[in-house]
Amino acid sequence: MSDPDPQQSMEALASPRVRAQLDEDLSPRRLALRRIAAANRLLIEDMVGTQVDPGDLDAVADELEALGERFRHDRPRSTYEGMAEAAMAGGAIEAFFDHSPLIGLANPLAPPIRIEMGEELVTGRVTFGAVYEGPPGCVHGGFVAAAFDEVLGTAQTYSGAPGMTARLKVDYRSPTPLHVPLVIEGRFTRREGRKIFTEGRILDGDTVTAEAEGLFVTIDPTKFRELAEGFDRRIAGDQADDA
Ligand SMILES: CCCCCCCC/C=C\CCCCCCCC(=O)SCCNC(=O)CCNC(=O)[C@H](O)C(C)(C)COP(=O)(O)OP(=O)(O)OC[C@H]1O[C@@H](n2cnc3c(N)ncnc32)[C@H](O)[C@@H]1OP(=O)(O)O
Repeated sequence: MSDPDPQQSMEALASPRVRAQLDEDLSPRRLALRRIAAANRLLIEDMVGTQVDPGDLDAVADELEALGERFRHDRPRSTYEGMAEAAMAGGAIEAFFDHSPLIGLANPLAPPIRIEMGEELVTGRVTFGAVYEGPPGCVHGGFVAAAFDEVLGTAQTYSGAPGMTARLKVDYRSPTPLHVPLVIEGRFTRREGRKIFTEGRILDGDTVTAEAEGLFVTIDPTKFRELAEGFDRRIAGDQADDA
C-alpha cells in the first residue's frame, strides 16, 4: 500500500473555515462587506475608552444613527443568500462562515480568530480587544469558551463525520490577557460511534491560560440545511404576519 499523498490529504482537510479566510475569488459584495465589518470592528474597539470630547459625543451619535439608517431593516433576514442546496454537497459553504461570530471576516463581532489546519493540530490565532473584557485586562470567560467551541469544532472535522457541540468543559488556569496574541490549539482525540472527543488549550506565550474538552455528536449533514430552512421559514412567517 502506498503512503497517502500529503498534498491530497491536506486538500481533504481544507475546511470551509480555512477557505473562508482567503481573499481569493470573492465577489465585490463580499469584499465590500468584509471592509465594512473591519471598519465597524475597529470603530467598536476604539469606542471603548474613547477620548472624544464629551461635548462632541452627541454629534458622533447623530452621525452613527444616520449611517445606521443606510443598513436599517426592521426584521431578521437570512444571511444564506446564494447558498444553494448544492452548498451542502461540498460547494462554496465558506460564505456561511463569513458571518461567524468567531471567525467571520464579514461579522464585526468576530475578533476574528484565524484558523489554520495542520495534519493533526488546529491552530487558532487571535488577539482579543477591549470589547471582550471580563476581569480587568482579561478576556471574559464566556468568550474563552466560545473560542474553544470554534477551534474544537474545527478539530472535530478530522473525525470525518462532524456534528454539533454536545458538551464543552473549560478549565480556566490563569487569566487570559487582552491585547496579546494568543494561540488556541485544538485536537481530535477519538471517536466512539457518533461521539467525537476533542481537547484544546489556550497559550499566552508559554503560559497555558485555559484548557478544554469538547464532545461533539455526529449529525446528518442535512440537519444543518433543516436548521437553515427552519430559520428562513420563521422569518418568512414573521414577514407574512406583518404584511
Ligand atoms: C443553506 C445554509 C447552509 C448552511 C451551511 C452549514 C454548514 C455548516 C457546517 C458547520 C457549521 C458549524 C457551525 C459552528 C458551530 C460550532 C459548534 C456549535 O456551537 S454547535 C451549537 C451548540 N450545540 C447545539 O446547539 C447542540 C444542541 N444539541 C443537540 O442538537 C443534540 O443534543 C445533539 C445533536 C448534540 C445530540 O442529540 P441526538 O439526539 O442526535 O443524539 P443523542 O442520542 O442524544 O446522543 C448521542 C450520544 O451522545 C451522548 N451525549 C449527547 N449529549 C451529551 C452530553 N451533553 N454529554 C455527554 N454525552 C452526551 C449520548 O449519551 C449518546 O451517547 P451513546 O451513543 O448513548 O453512548
